[in-house]
Order: sequence, then structure tokens, then C-alpha cells
Amino acid sequence: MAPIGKKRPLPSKNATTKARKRQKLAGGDADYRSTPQTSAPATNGSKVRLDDLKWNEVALPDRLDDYEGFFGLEEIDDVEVVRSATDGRVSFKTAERSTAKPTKKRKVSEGQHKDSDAQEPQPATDTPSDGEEWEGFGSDDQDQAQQPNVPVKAAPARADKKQKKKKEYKKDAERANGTSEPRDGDSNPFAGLGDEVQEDDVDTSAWESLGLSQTTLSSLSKLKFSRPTPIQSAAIPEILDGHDVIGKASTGSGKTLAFGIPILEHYLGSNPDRRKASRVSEDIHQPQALILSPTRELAHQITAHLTALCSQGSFDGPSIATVTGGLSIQKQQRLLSKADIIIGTPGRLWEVISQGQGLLKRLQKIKFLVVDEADRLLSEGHFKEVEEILNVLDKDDEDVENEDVDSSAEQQKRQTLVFSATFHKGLQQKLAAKGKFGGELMDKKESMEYLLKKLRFREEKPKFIDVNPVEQMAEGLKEGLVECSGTEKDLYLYALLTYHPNTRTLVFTNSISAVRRLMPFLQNLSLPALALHSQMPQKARLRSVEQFTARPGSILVATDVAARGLDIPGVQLVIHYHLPRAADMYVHRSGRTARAENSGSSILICAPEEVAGVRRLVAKVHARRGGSDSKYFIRSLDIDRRIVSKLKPRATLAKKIADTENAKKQKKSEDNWMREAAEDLGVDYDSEEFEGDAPGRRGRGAGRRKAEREAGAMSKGEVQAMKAELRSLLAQRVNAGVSPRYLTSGAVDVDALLRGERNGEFLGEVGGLGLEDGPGKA
Ligand SMILES: Nc1ncnc2c1ncn2[C@@H]1O[C@H](COP(=O)(O)OP(=O)(O)OP(=O)(O)O)[C@@H](O)[C@H]1O
Repeated sequence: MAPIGKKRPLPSKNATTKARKRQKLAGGDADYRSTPQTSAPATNGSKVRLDDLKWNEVALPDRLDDYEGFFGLEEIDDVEVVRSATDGRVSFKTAERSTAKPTKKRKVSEGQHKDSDAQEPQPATDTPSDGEEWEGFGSDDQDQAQQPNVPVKAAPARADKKQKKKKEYKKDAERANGTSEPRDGDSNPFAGLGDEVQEDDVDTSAWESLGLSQTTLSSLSKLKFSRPTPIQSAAIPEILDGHDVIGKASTGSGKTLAFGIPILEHYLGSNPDRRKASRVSEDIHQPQALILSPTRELAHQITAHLTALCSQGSFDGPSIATVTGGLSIQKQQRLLSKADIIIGTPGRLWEVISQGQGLLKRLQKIKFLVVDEADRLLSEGHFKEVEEILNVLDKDDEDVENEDVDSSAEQQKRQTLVFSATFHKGLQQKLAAKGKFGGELMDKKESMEYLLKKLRFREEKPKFIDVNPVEQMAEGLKEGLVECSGTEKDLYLYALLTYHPNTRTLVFTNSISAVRRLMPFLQNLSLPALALHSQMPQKARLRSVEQFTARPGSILVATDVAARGLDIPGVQLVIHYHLPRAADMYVHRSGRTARAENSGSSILICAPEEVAGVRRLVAKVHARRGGSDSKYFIRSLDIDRRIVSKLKPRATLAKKIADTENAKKQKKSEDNWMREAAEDLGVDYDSEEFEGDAPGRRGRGAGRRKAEREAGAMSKGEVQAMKAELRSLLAQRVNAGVSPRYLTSGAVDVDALLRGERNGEFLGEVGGLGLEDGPGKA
């Protein structure tokens, strides 16, 4: 039998019904009435009052919503439920000796609370008639009650442990909030000095000058964030003072909490009784903040960061709705109806707003509008949707359906927070002009100035905070480039990955087709590669990020959809397989490593003809930091070509297998498409006739087509033979020819490499990148 469960008491709805029940009970036929009503220990097998049983709160995963109404569910061990044969009423017998203890809450079984759940706490010493309205299970509860004498299953020990831990958290937070009962010795002003800091907590005195609440400090302490980052120190007080803020700080420097903490503070301030607020209200919420993100993954990540911050304390945190494409719109709409904070990508957000359902009106009353990765959101690509969202946020009264909002007054209240690690030149200049945008700019619809104007800062001069005007790359980042011919990029990628076994690596390409091509290539070489690009189904995208986060040595091959904002701990290496198209993108891609004061490496793979351009691009990024006279020169990594040549046969074979399989897949889907088209037209389709080298069909791409055809024409047996050959190559040791260090199974034999010898010999001279210290140390 399942443990008996009951819900956290809800407020009484009907006092009259309650009184009626009492009367009925006074008539005296409920079994509990025969239970001795004392706090003395119940003896083995004795009947006990429901309230006197040892209820344990069921541990549920930490989350912010109410877990489908199951928060407060309690269960109990070692109790027998006995149903009377005469009147069907049930009573409870403790299977073992237990001490009845008074409880503060009413103990109500699910489905039974409608009248009784608002009763005042009843001590165990109450007389039977005092406030007892438990009537036993009614006939609706046949499943549970029809089986007398079935022992209740023991609650898992893990739940007890978690429960204990939760209580500790709660106590800490209550102390932090000043809401707990005074502890022994609290009357002594020095009593706290001797207290040991909880194992889970860190000293947060460095945050104190920012004027945060004890609740937030307690959460930060539990997150082990002992001090604010520079952008947090600079931005939080300004935001708390009600200013619009434009914040610029390098990648991985904590910008999310720079706006997240003030939003939490606002939430705490406007909901002094958080428990009540979230329990009682079934009403549609008024969201307080709207956070715009350029990518779905970043939106989910911001949600995760804010959830982590809000789930540390004892308060009921804000309800957060993440509104991104690719996931159920209905579910998101449901979440939106009770959201305090909305985080979304412009496309889906616009779709939801356009469907009506009152979201628009509520969005017009938000207190914070956050534009994260602003230079991306305010540039082409997202321009249209952001513009539309900003338009409706500030729509004039007469334009809004059923509008009853004084929009200009509401706009005055909204704070606008704009954050990014990079601002393109135009945007930065405009932002530096601090909100002074002329009316004539309204004509230039496609201009950034127009959008900035649309942001409608509440102040003429938003606070512009640039914490790293001379340093936009993360401090712990090492940069280098590897030069190779254009046709050898795959081989050099393999060489770099081979040199960094068990290293969480992000490989950036400029196209989805490159991701699709590289995936089977790397997987054939037994490398743990995962894909991420915008044409993958959203669930697969999130799964890739999840697996990449969970598996320390994995490799994520991605387009620039992963370049911005993604905060995956322990990314040690970023490889630019294709060169970034712009300097800003180089900053963001490279910023996926060396985050939050960690170190990491960023390596560009370039063809000889690309080197000059790359040097210029990287110098441009660094020029901003060093002034005009200190030109940054990115180093070439001198890879040991002997090792690379030893890797070549396996790379070539892996590529051939991947190409063959791709070509076969492609041919199949093309064949299907052509056949269907032919059927529609009512003509015969002969693939060979169609593919023949008809005169005049030669030209651009003919060579590639021929190679694809050949690859696609390979028999299954031939592919199997290639796979067997690759397997045997991967199993062989690759002798460097200079010392006994070997590469096996697509990964470096780390033990051999680390046996007192410098790994630098593999890559040649790689000083400056830290690679000579061995894999994972970069
Ligand atoms: N005060 C702090 N102390 C220690 N770690 C922190 C602090 N604030 C944030 N972090 C952590 O630093 C990491 C990077 O933060 P975040 O993702 O906000 O960076 P970002 O500046 O937004 O980067 P990007 O520009 O790439 O989006 C996160 O893992 C976050 O949990």
C-alpha cells in the first residue's frame, strides 16, 4: 500500500460547514474518538489520532512552481489503516511504539481538506471533541480504505535526509531574514560570533555594500558567491536606485546576476509575505520583468541561473516562464499566466503576444525590461521581432484592445537594462550619447538609433557602465592559431582534439552543413562529438547542451547559435574550425571558455591565405584594450607535422566513410524526392539516366558531384571493409618517431605523454598557450 499522503493545509473556505461537522462528530461515532487523547506514547497496536502520527513531509525536487499542487504532501510510516466492518469508518493503529507529538499543522488527507484544513493547530492533549472533524475515509476512498490492516510502506531514508537538509536551509534563511525564533544566547549581541559558518555557506560580507536584503545574501552565500564581480558591483546599486542601465563587461563575468539580483530584490520587496502570496492566489499574475534573449539556449540558461538564485532560500521564489520556440506553446501560455518573470526569444514571444490572451496588457505593466546580448538583439536578424515587441509594449491607449492602462505612466515606471560583452561601434556610440536621440531618426526605420529610441529609457541619461573599457577578452584566455591548407582542416581539427583528450571542447563552424559533415567524421574516429545547430529539433538542441554539460570530455560541434551567453562550466578549449565572420563573434565564441576567472584556450584553424585577415581581426579585438600603439599579434602554433602525418590515414578513412554514408543518405532522399515528383508528373524516373554526365552538365561543383556519386555507389561490403580498416588503425599505436609516446583509439595515451615528458613535442613549440603543461591544464 502506498504511504498515506496529505496536502499542506489550505485556508478554510466555509466556517458553517465546519460547525456542522463538529456537531455531527459530537454525536460521537467516529473511531478516532475512542483514541486516548494524550501526549503519552502510543503503545504497540493502539489506535491513535490522525494528528498524533509522525508525519514526514515528502521531499520533492527543488523547484519554484508548486509541483502540481503537491508541495506540502506528507507521508507516514508503520501505521495500519483499519476499516470498521459495521459502519465502514476507518481508524489508525500504530504498528510500532511511537511517541505522539503535537504538530502545528492540521493533518489532512488529500481529498479531505475541504472543511477542515483551516483549523487552528490542535495539541495532542486536546479532548476528543476539540476541533476534531476527521470523519475517516468516505466511500470515495475505497481503494485505500477497503483493505484493512495493510501496513503502510516505509518512507525512504533519502527523503528523511533531504528533509533534514531542507530544514537546515530553512533555519539559515529564517535567521537571515530575522524571522526565526531567537536562538539560545541571541540576546547576547556577541552570541553570533562563535557560530560556526554552515558548511554550505560562505561569507558574503563583500556584498554588503550593495544594499541587498538578507534573503538575497543568504542565497548568494549558499551559491558560494563570496563577492560580486565588477559588473555586479557597478550595476546592482544603480539598478536598485531605479536607473536605466547599459552594462558592458567581458564574457563570463556575471552579467546575468547583475540584472537578476535587482529583479529578485524587487520581487522580494513587492511580496513581503511570499509564502502566502504564492499559495493563495490563483489569479493571473502581473509579471514584473521581461528578459529578451537572442537564442533559445541562452533563454533557458538565464532561467536556470535565476532559478538557482531563487531556490536557495526559504521563500517561495518568483514563477519564471521561459518562452522559446521549439517547445509546446500551450504549456508556455499556461506558465505565462502565473509568471512573475518572463524570459524569451523574440520570435516565440511575439507569436504568443499576437495570440492575445491578455499578455500584452500585462507586459505593458512590467517593471523591468532586460535586453541581454543587446548588440545581437538590436541588430538585423532579430530586428523586426524586437521592434514589434517594443512597439506593443508602448502602444498608445487607443490602439490596444480593451486597453485600460495609462501607458505613459506605466512606461515611466519601467526600467530598461541593456547588457552585452560587445557593442558594435554604432551602438556603443549611440549608447554613449545616453539616450539623446533626435526625432528625425524615426524615419530611419532600419537603424539602430531607431530601436534605441524604441527602448524608451525612463531617463534621458541611462547609466552607462563599462567595466572593461580596455579589456574585453577574459583574463584567463590564451589565444593561438594553427595554420594548414584549406583541404587539411579536418585533419588538423582531429590533431588538436587528439592532443586534448578528455577536454570539454567547443568547435565552431559557420554552417549547419559543416556541423552535419563533421559529426560522422569525428564519431568515426571514436571521439565523443555532439551537434548543435538551429535546424535541430529544440529537444535535441537542449539534449546536446545537457549532455555536453554532463560529460566532461565531450566535444560540441556547433554553429554560432552556441556563441553567445552559453555558460557551460569546464569548457577548456574553443576551436574555430571556420573563422568567425566578425571580431565580435570571435569575442563571444572565445568567451565560452575562461569564464568566471577560469582559464581556457581559443585556437583558430586557418588556411595560409586566411592568416593575415585573422591577425587583423584578432588585433582589432585587442586594439580596443591596449590603445593604438600596442598591436596584438596572435601566435601561430607550430604543430609537429610528423605526428599529424601519422594521423592522416585514419582521418582520411574516417572522412571517406562519413562522406560515403552521407552521400548514400542524400541519394536516398533525393531519389525519393525525384520519384515523388516524377509520379506527380506522371513520368518514369530512372536515377541512373538522370545522373549521367550529360553534355553541358559539367561546371561548378561537377567534381564534388562526381565524388559524391562514387561515394554513394560504394557497396555495403566496401563500406564495412573501410570501417574494419579504420578500427584496426585506431587500435594501433601512433609512434611519434622521437620517443615512445603513442596515440591509441583516437585519444592520446595520456599516461605515456605525462610520464615526465613534455607534451609540447607533439604540437611542437606551443609556448604561451599553456599547452606544454599537458592536456586540461591550458
Ligand atoms: N559573484 C559571482 N561569483 C562567482 N561566480 C559568479 C558570480 N556571478 C556569476 N557567477 C558565475 O559566473 C558564470 C558566468 O556568468 P554569466 O553567464 O552571467 O556571464 P556573462 O557575463 O553573462 O557571460 P556572456 O557574456 O558570455 O553571456 C556563471 O556560471 C555564474 O554562475
